[in-house]
Amino acid sequence: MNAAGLDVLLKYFPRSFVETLSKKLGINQLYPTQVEAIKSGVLDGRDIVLSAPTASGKTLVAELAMLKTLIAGGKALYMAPLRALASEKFEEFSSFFGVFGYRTAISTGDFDSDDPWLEKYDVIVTTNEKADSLLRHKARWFDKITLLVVDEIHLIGSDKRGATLEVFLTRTKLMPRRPQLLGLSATIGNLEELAEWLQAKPVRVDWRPVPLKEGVYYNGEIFYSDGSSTTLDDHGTPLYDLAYDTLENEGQILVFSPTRRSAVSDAKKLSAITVKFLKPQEFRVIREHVSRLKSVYTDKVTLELLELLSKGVAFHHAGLGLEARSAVEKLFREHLIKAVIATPTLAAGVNLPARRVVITDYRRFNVELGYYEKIPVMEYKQMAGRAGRPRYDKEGEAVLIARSLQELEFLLNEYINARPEKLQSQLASEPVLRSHILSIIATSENVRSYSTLGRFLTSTFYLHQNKDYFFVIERARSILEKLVSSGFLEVEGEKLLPTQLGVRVAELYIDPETATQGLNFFKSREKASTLAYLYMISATPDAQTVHVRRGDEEWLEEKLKVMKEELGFEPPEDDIEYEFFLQVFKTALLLEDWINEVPEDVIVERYDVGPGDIYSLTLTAQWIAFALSEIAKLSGYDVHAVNLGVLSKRIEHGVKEELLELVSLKGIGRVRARNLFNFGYKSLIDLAVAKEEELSRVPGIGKMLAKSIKKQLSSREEGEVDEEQPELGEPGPLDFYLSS
Ligand SMILES: Nc1ncnc2c1ncn2[C@@H]1O[C@H](COP(=O)(O)OP(=O)(O)OP(=O)(O)O)[C@@H](O)[C@H]1O
Repeated sequence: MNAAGLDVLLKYFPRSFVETLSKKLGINQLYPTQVEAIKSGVLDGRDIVLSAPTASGKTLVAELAMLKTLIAGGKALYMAPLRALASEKFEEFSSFFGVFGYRTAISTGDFDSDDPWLEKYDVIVTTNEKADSLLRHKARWFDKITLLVVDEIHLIGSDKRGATLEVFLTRTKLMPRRPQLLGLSATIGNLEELAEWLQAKPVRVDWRPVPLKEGVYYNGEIFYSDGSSTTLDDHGTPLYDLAYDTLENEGQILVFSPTRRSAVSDAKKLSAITVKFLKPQEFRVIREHVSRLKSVYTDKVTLELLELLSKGVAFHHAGLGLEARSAVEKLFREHLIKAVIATPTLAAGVNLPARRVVITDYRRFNVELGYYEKIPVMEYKQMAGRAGRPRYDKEGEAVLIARSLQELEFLLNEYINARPEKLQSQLASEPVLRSHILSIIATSENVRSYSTLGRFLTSTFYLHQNKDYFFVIERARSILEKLVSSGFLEVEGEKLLPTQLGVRVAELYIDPETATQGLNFFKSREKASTLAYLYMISATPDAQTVHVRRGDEEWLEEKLKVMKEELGFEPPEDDIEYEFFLQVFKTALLLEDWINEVPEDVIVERYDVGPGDIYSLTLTAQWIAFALSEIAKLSGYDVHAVNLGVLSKRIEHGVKEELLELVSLKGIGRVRARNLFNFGYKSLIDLAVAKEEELSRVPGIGKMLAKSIKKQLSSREEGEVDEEQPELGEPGPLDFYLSS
């Protein structure tokens, strides 16, 4: 396959646009991926699922298709699986479409809003969950979408989040005026099957801008898939051999390690090598980043990272805070650090190419199940696909490490020469189906009877793949019964009608079971302690919990003795239930520390988590607290509604109630708010009457922030509303499957 000139675009775009592509955006020819997609009709309005390797130019296909739809007066929605990816694309699209005079927006936050402000934008970037929630909220502008781009469409096979995408796609498939669909994906085994379900054309492209060589390291040699091999110098361990070989040739190495612990220990080991390759000027730039990060983080996880960064290496996992993670990515992209050791979650998220990718273990630890499992071929291919930086490397190389001859054979056959697995629908599990059945009935007027629900289910990928209609209908029937008995639905003959509660649960984007547990809690007590609320929140199926490690049990049981009454929940007799109980209890204690302003580094130490975990835990808990406060309000439990409302805000900001007013200001977090409070500025009024200069003297405030505080207060006084792009937050509920 060859690249082609831009002439083909003249059929679809004005000459001035094509010239702009070349002059302003540096696109002078089309990659084979783009040529194939255009040949297949992506610019003629055809629905397409495009499967092509990483960095093969899929994004430009999407941009051209979006540009085409915008010129015709339409609107495009671009869905990405993660917030980090959505914001990366938002940056990219803002400049691309800005050149042509179109406006791009991003919406990934608040799951309880239809974001009417999006109406004014031409390109809207969201996460899959946010798009689903916008559909549930019946966002008015949704009808105006003429092109839907679904990035990483293979996520439909993900056990935790695939069903949301599947239901979303089924809903759009059934829309009377269905938008054009462009699905983008890495290599998938059953592309044809997926495309057939979507009534789209499958387009498979194998071309890569940088050729990829795959091999297995065994006993000092790399054995490649084409039968060739190469011998490496011996430096003591497989990882050392591979790292030396890469760094000596001025390359960078990206290592995938199965657990956080192993990633940190591999990074420490590699630091002995990377430090030798670090140039003084590189060290100086790294040091600037390190000292900036030191002012943000003081916890032991980040401090360990900062020490390694100064030696030219980093680990990367979901326990790191957002700023620390982006610093690692930036330093690696800019060639300053030589090696990154990541947990496999990185493969699904950030785009961080390197000359050589090493996968140290084909197994991965499943935290929920407590044992190692084989990683899927598809995941291996995604990690391997990160090898080779366009424009920098002539060739990329992915290497698996074998510990025996047998393993060498195994890895060559089962990974390198194997085809990725088929994507499987994840819709049929009960918790998944229960949320989605409620949401479909509650938020779409066309599915309000047994027969229309049956028709909807028939249109899903699950039934397209499995054809066992009766199994799904039976399961749906039992779910419907439960939804009726829990008060979310009513049945009138053939009709299925959502109750007000059912509609609200669907809008709030929580599992109906979470709402039921909340309602049972409200019914059983008139008031509750903060710890009891936190326990109740952490025990819901939507919550994220921390793990109880060896050694935790003892101190947790000690705490329990003292706090039993305050907790108000009895420890269960059953061993497995007891394990879950301790996990929830530990999470509730962490959240309580958080809202009592215990410093982040102490929480990290006490609960053996990273700053990234604290963010994701608190974000989910905050959402559940908010949702349950809404449910309480609707059901007449006013005291609980108020308490949970306040609690939700406290969890969001990690503060005692007395600081809530102060943290409502931009730039004022838990630490600065406490400083202001201690200096006597306890409310917005105190701040309004204070002199800017006085404020600037409060620790952590300074001149800039003092000015900003004053500005915010005066614009509030004038009643200005900030309706433009809300600030980007951390991962939303349901984004957490990625935490490793
Ligand atoms: N026709 C082209 N001419 C020059 N550069 C291009 C062209 N198409 C894409 N690129 C560049 O190639 C790089 C990789 O492209 P892109 O990010 O679109 O790949 P992708 O297939 O979307 O990757 P991923 O699977 O990671 O999402 C980008 O830097 C992009 O700007």
